Amino acid sequence: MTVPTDQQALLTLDDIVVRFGGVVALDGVHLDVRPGEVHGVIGPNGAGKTTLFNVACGFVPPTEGRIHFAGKDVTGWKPHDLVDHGVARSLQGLGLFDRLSVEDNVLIGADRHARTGFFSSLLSAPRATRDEAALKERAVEVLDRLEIADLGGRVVGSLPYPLRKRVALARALVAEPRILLLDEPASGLSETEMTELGDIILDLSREVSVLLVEHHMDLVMRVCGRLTVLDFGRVIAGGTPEEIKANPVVLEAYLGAEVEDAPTRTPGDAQASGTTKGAGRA
Ligand SMILES: Nc1ncnc2c1ncn2[C@@H]1O[C@H](COP(=O)(O)OP(=O)(O)OP(=O)(O)O)[C@@H](O)[C@H]1O
Repeated sequence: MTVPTDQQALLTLDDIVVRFGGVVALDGVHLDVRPGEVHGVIGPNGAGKTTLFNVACGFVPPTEGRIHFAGKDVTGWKPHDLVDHGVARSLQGLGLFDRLSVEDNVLIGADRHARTGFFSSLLSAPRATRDEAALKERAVEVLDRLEIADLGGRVVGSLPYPLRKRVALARALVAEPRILLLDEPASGLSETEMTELGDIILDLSREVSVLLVEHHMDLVMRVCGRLTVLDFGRVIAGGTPEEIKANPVVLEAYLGAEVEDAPTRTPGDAQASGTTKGAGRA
């Protein structure tokens, strides 16, 4: 599928191919994320969502294709270079330091703005004190925004999983990214926690673009302005949640059946089980 590049896009993944040996995980995928947009990536199991996320983060270099961010060709850039340029991510495996406090975990994420760096601050290197004070202020602001300011001094390993997820999100946000990449942020959350997460994402989207890879359709349909649907490593559809819900190609991919067989069921209905995980490959 040839799709013209959106000139206004903040992040563009253009004609991305990823091969793992003989497996073609992505086969010419195009995706644009615009400023201020929450862009969802959905698709049945094995469709290539995680691979696409890893390409956007810099974890997996594309075999073919280009990645542009904020007007720069960033193809082949390492994850930490992308973070330095405003691409933050929050992963399923949260990657937190369990023995450090919430605040220290978040400060590690702030390193992009520290002239001296978090670790030299810990060693009280010259010039570090003023930077550290400003960063701490920023960390407190972010924790407050995510309603976990009272947990700043707690050791991360002592917190329940949903709160750890918020800490991971705070760590990504404290660097003041221009785009936030979220890999299944709703996994392991209750309905109420998922609703709160949706509120947070919508609130954040006033300042930061979001690329959201997620199985929970109720969350995706609520917070995303546009969706890209993958199947077998290709884009099979793109559009607003309403367009995607009504798209017979998407229905077929998810259900693995002719649309006539299941006329009333849409991807948005998949929350009957809360998630589409496991769907579409039976
Ligand atoms: N490191 C790898 N080596 C070989 N094949 C891989 C690797 N990573 C992914 N694949 C394959 O690439 C395809 C896409 O996988 P990917 O994990 O990106 O899909 P997904 O949409 O995220 O799936 P799920 O919803 O089940 O997490 C699958 O066929 C998968 O088996």
